[in-house]
Amino acid sequence: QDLNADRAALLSLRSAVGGRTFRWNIKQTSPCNWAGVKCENNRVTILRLPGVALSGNIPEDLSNSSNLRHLYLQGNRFSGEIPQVLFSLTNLVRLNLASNSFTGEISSDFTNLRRLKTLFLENNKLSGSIPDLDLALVQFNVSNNLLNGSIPRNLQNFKSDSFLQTSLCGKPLKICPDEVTVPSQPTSGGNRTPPTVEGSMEKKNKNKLSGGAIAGIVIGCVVGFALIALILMVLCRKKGNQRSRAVDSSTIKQQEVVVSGDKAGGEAAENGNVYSVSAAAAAAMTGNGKAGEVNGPATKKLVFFGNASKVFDLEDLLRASAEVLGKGTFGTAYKAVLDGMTAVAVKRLKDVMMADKEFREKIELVGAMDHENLVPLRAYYFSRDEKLLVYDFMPMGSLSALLHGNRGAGRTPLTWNLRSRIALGAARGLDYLHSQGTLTSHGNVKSSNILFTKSHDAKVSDFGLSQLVGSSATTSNRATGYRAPEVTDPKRVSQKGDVYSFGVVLLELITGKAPSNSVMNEEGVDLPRWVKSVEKDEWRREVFDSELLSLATEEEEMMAEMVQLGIECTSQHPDMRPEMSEVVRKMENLRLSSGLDQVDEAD
Ligand SMILES: Nc1ncnc2c1ncn2[C@@H]1O[C@H](COP(=O)(O)OP(=O)(O)OP(=O)(O)O)[C@@H](O)[C@H]1O
Repeated sequence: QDLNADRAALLSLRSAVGGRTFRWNIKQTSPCNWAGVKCENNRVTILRLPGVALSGNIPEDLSNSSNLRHLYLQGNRFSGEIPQVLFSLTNLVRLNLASNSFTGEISSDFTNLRRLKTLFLENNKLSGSIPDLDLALVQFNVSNNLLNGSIPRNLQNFKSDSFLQTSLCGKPLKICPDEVTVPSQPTSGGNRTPPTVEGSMEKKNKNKLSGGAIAGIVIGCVVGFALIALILMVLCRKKGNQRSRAVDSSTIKQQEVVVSGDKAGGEAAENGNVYSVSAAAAAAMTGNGKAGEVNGPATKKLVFFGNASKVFDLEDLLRASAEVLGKGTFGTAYKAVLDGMTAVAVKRLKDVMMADKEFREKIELVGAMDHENLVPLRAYYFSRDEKLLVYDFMPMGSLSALLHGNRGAGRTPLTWNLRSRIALGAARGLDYLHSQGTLTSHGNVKSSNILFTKSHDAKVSDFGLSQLVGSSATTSNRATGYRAPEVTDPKRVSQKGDVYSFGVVLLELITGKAPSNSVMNEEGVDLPRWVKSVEKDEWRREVFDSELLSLATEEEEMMAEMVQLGIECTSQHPDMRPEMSEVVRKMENLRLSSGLDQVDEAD
């Protein structure tokens, strides 16, 4: 099977469910540039077709697209049972079928998808109970379906948001009515609630408890208690040992490396200084230079996300030559070059006041986010003293640097085409984040968090971090120019708060003015307030960046529309702001109608 098989499968899908809604140029021999299609190693790996009114039966030959990892079909008009062919796509990591009209029960064949991490089925008409899916899901949602019965044990760790507007019961929702005294009733339409394994075990035991069994239980409890006490004693002794070793010289050395690295921060970044985190830090972090001595071998590992094969480990990372990129709200960022080839950005988090388990749960969610306009989080490291996040290195720096970095001679002017393309890319990244659940938001949208690939494609970085670190880090002044007026606690972020911050970035792109500086301007107001105070017929002279004055008429019209959009996004009242999806749609249309983008040919 190869790219031709993928192509044939996609064409078959197109004629079965979409017809003209697919804006694909099928004259192209490779499907990899078709809208919504992404390839890796010459195979289709991502298919993204949300909200394009698809309906009908998904054809069997989609199974030929055997390398498909992400399938996004949410917001369409699919109905009937969830198609069986999906269960043959065994490489699927993310499957989003939300907001369709799927009916029938949730098939236990989902367990064929051994790699599945994200399963979104909310807003359908699925009925019956949820089968006990033996999968390591990280994201799961079945809200707003006709489901009933108890929530299987391995899904009980998801928050209640995953099960709202259903008749399900059990953790995290309210407890189920006692299954022992109320026998399960068959309901019409075959929607029976099968008793859980646990339930039937319970029944058996309740009926048959004998005197011998009771004696057994009592003995079992005593032995169990003794065992727990023994384990606790051993653990306490170990901890004591660790603490005494933690103050040894190597750890002090580590603190020194950290401090001098941080101090070097600003200047090193400006001068492009390269130094090495190598020997001393590596020795410090692995304990006397010998891996595994301080915290035990299990905690010495970088944890990687996704299917990406592990290409480096913690020691490689610490030995790599490193360059300080800058100090941010959440810690210091370094560029590390591994084997003189692979560049990664490493963020050392400060102020993480969170227990191991909670941190890991939260960071797993961040690592599960996957979109072409997001900087992917590749791995993390967590120990008591050190929290590291490893991202892809973005070679062309940030939007903030591009806009405000070199305003003097030798600066390449930033065209309107490039600026509006950056705005659209960033908006798409945020829209994706918001589409992952009503509670998912970025929390720290600003121009230094919009980074570029070599071809100046925008990628949003730093999402989800404000929920990870302590409040002292998030009260930094630098975010204030971007923060929505209702956001008084920076840890309590919201989607509408992101829309406000994005609006500020949009105005920054149009005006070329940095919001934090505008507070100090003679106007003494923030950027949105200043733009709103200028009359519309003065926008061209006052608001548009002077670098953009030789504009085509249609570009100028588009800019005015974008100022208007920036003003709407920065409305004082959250309800007056558009959703990110609307912002994306509007910008796409503006770019199409001003001739900056072309509609893909249908045939
Ligand atoms: N993945 C990356 N690739 C390249 N440069 C990066 C990467 N991540 C961060 N940087 C750069 O490192 C510097 C510090 O980034 P960091 O995100 O820590 O702080 P910040 O963006 O200034 O503030 P905040 O922490 O509030 O987001 C910035 O100049 C940023 O552009």
